[in-house]
Amino acid sequence: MKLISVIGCGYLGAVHAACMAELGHTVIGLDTDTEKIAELAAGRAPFYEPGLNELLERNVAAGRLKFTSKYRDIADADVHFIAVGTPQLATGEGADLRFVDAASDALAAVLPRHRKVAPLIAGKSTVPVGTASRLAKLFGKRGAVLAWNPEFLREGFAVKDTLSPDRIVYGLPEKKSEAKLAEKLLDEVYARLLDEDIPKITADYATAELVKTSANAFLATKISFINAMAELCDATGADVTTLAKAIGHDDRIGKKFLRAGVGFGGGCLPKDIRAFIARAEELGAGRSLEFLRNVDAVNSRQRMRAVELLQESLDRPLEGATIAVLGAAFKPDSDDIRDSPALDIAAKVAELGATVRVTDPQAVDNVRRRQPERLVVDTVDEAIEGADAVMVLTEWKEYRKLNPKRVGKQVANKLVIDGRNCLEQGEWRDAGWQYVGMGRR
Ligand SMILES: NC(=O)C1=CN([C@@H]2O[C@H](COP(=O)(O)OP(=O)(O)OC[C@H]3O[C@@H](n4cnc5c(N)ncnc54)[C@H](O)[C@@H]3O)[C@@H](O)[C@H]2O)C=CC1
Ligand SMILES: O=C(O)[C@H]1O[C@H](OP(=O)(O)OP(=O)(O)OC[C@H]2O[C@@H](n3ccc(=O)[nH]c3=O)[C@H](O)[C@@H]2O)[C@H](O)[C@@H](O)[C@@H]1O
Repeated sequence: MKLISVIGCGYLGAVHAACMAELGHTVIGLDTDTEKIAELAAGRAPFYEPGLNELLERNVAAGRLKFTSKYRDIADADVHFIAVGTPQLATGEGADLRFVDAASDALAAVLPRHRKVAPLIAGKSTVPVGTASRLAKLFGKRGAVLAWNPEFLREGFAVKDTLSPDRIVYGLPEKKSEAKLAEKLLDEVYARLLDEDIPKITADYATAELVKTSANAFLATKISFINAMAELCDATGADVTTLAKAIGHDDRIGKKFLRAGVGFGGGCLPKDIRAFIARAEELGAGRSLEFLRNVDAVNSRQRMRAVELLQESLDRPLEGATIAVLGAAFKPDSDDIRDSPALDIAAKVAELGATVRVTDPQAVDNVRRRQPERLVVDTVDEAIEGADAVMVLTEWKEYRKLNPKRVGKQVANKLVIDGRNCLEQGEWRDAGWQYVGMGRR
């Protein structure tokens, strides 16, 4: 059992803190957002993530999990995880490392100078390659050792992915004695997972940082590939869902991450590929990632295509029409609306003069807070009543299971744009709907 701190308790850090406590460690989560800390300290998740509330409740009650906003409260931890945000720079390219730097400085200032065993700092945030070796110098001056331990969890499956990851990656320092200490401490932190034969990969800092960004770049590429195929399917009358199924049977291609639709969003894939391109350019290797610009462009185009499909299919101008948008989160089982394709599309349709009613099972509060200009309603019924078209833009289970006959009675015009190819098109057509998928003409 180790004393662990987790700095930054957002979508990643709060889950990591709760899961480390669940593994039996004593954990202190730290965040500068005092409202978030108050919620977490009361054993409640400040955002929607399946399974997180139970973990928080149990471990806070057991006294294994505490939260604070004061850096001095975490000074004595054996291992400090850094999980603060690395958003896109306001200029649009490159990662903003402001929070990583502020957290590192604040932590370095409270680290005890003469500790029997050097404390370990383990970076979890997604950072441009080269960041770890820069921060190692800062922490080295305080007698601490740095490792980079990138995270691969998915929102919506964050607890499961943390307690049962596909692999654990350690980016270790060059100096042998430091690498040995870092590996030993991380092995103690993850002992229960390693006992279950979760693969562990040790590497240098740069490789560990690149493993993370290249994994996200690969996933983004897969999605844009299938979306490019969907465009071709639309141009030829072919069906992209059958195509994805057929190519996915080849193990070398695989079935996952081939769902065509309005594309990827969220707080990670879009900003991570842009930061990756920017970093490669800084390193004089921009040519190697030129293709990622196309991945990004194909992805942005999907959002516009959804709007065009709506315009082409609607037998009236968008100006003055009422459009129901089902889904606001960037993916189901999350309330995260960062760079959400659904909200981007809703904004474009509203710009074209339609009244757009947006709903979501979990994200409406976030939309009201962050996009007060959006017209948000709490239920599907309120969204679709008298609508000229329904757009399904996040594939929540409750939307996939909608009864087309029932909702058909509530709308003014039976047109559905299935931006996630998640509806049974036959059922909708049989119920008299004009069904428009993406790559499923
Ligand atoms: N959300 C996800 O599914 C995953 C995120 N990541 C990476 O993890 C990092 C964090 O991402 P999220 O949790 O999604 O972001 P987030 O925005 O939800 O959380 C970041 C947290 O850091 C806090 N913070 C900012 N400055 C701080 C400081 N100086 N000291 C203490 N706390 C501070 C913020 O208040 C916020 O609560 C990013 O680098 C992201 O790319 C990696 C894998 C998965
Ligand atoms: O670095 C991160 O933060 C994380 O980013 C993604 O996780 P996440 O953003 O939570 O969600 P995904 O399941 O990857 O979905 C991302 C977006 O792609 C879209 N998507 C996904 C799969 C697919 O086939 N098609 C598709 O359009 C989703 O709707 C969503 O908008 C990665 O999957 C994680 O491994 C990684 O840790």
